[in-house]
Amino acid sequence: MSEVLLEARSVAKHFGGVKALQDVSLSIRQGEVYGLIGPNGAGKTTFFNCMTGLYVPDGGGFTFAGAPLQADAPQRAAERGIARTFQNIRLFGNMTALENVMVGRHVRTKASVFGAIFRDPKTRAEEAAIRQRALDLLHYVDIADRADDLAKNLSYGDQRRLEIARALATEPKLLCLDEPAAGMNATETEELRVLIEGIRKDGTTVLLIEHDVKLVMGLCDRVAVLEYGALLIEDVPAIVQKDQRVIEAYLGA
Ligand SMILES: Nc1ncnc2c1ncn2[C@@H]1O[C@H](COP(=O)(O)OP(=O)(O)OP(=O)(O)O)[C@@H](O)[C@H]1O
Repeated sequence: MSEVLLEARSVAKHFGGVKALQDVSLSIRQGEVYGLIGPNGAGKTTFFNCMTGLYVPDGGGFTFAGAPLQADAPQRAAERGIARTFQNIRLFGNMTALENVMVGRHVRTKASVFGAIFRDPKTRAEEAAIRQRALDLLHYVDIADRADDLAKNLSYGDQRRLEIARALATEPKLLCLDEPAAGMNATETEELRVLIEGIRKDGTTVLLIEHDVKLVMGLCDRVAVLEYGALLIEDVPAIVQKDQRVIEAYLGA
């Protein structure tokens, strides 16, 4: 069995009287595509937000790559190697596709503020490398031909691919995708599946929140199901799909 990359231990989060997460423990293994599913309001996005430093959990915690994850700021989670996309696309609409990816890349570069202002040779070389790497990533997600277009002018499917490229620019160990297929047509969803399989093959672990059950069951190595903030089951798709509680809570009879 491969190594655990992310372990959640008894994670809890409430908002007033709403228990968005209660006692959620799960583990994501190195190199797998791990699906997180459940009905609307089950706590999936809250789990992402706790893991990526947007929310501080009220109880429990995370271990990531063998060390405790003090994810109290998104920047820190990114530095540790966790990158994410958002359910509602969050790109810089008035920047080009290339510039959006270059922004993501800055998490991994060292150019100082001084260097950025005075543009010394070292900073210029670093900028050139960032630009090249960003272009490579646009090729990787297959939208290099849109590099110089403003993000807001890209099709919906391409914007989602651009968000993935920007997240990959931080060189994550774990890539978290929040409903990447939302709003995609069948062709775009199939292309997304191929892209995610490629990302896994290239060594990045993927955590996927997704309502498209067919995509999840066909792509994920293991799946966790949340209901009312609690974990119902964590197992391989073949077992999750047959679980009576999951069928009643989410999949339908
Ligand atoms: N910032 C917040 N303030 C108050 N309540 C919140 C907040 N974020 C989430 N909640 C509540 O916590 C619960 C879990 O929400 P969450 O968005 O995590 O669910 P989800 O499984 O991601 O749902 P969906 O599939 O609709 O995206 C819901 O009852 C939601 O209303």
